[in-house]
Amino acid sequence: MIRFDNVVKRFGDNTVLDGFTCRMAPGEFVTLIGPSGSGKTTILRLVMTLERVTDGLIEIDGSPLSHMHRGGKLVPADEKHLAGVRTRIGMVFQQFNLFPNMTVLRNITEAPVRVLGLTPAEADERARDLLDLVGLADKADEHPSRLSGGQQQRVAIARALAMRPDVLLLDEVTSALDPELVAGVLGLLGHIADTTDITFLCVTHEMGFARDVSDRVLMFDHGRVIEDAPPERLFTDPREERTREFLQAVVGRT
Ligand SMILES: Nc1ncnc2c1ncn2[C@@H]1O[C@H](COP(=O)(O)OP(=O)(O)OP(=O)(O)O)[C@@H](O)[C@H]1O
Repeated sequence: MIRFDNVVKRFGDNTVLDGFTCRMAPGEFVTLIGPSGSGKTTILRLVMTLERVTDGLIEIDGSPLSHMHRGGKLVPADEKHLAGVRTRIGMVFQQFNLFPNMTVLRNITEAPVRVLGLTPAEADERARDLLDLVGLADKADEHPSRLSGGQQQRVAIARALAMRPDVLLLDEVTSALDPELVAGVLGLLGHIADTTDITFLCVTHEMGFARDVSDRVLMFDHGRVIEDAPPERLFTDPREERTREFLQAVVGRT
């Protein structure tokens, strides 16, 4: 369970998030939509602890992300605490960010060995199972540059899953892909979402994907959630004029 409690984020006098409150259950797939600059990526960066909240609290399973308990008080978290928190959160980016000098297999085993302390044999077994899942069992010994964008993104997904995260953040995961590769990556993510207890938090401009895969869609505008609804409702019967305008601009529907 992720809990956002009245989260405020300011950069200087720019209030990017203005009191974001939300609970996301295990296994839930939540997609954030909204105009450019409305604060969606900032939420992912806060969960990833790359940014700190200005005010409010984010918790995963009752443990605060950017703060920790010390001497009966809640104080800002130190690097050690943040490093522990980050092991529970996976992220897949627009740019795949694979290590170019490592094989596909090593890309996937590196963090489980280094961070979780798995033996190389355990990590290899986990990685090979994941390569099966993402349809790249035959690419284990290749280097990323030999793979297509879609294949690289599948490796990035396998690498994130290898850490067995509680939360998986997806930031425009198909933006850098050729159009014919998009459906395969999105289909894979939909399958993983359906078959695991991971909480997905997704920022996308792919409204078709948001509609097919999400349990909930949150519409952001100026740092606030103006609608929070299942996709079948939000995309067909938006309650807010601003949502209607946004969807018309993005997909020409409603
Ligand atoms: N590190 C930063 N320093 C200053 N301002 C920032 C920083 N990061 C984000 N912002 C500002 O926060 C606002 C929200 O940015 P954010 O990236 O969260 O929007 P977004 O909804 O994800 O937009 P997009 O759809 O274009 O990715 C923008 O005005 C942006 O300029």
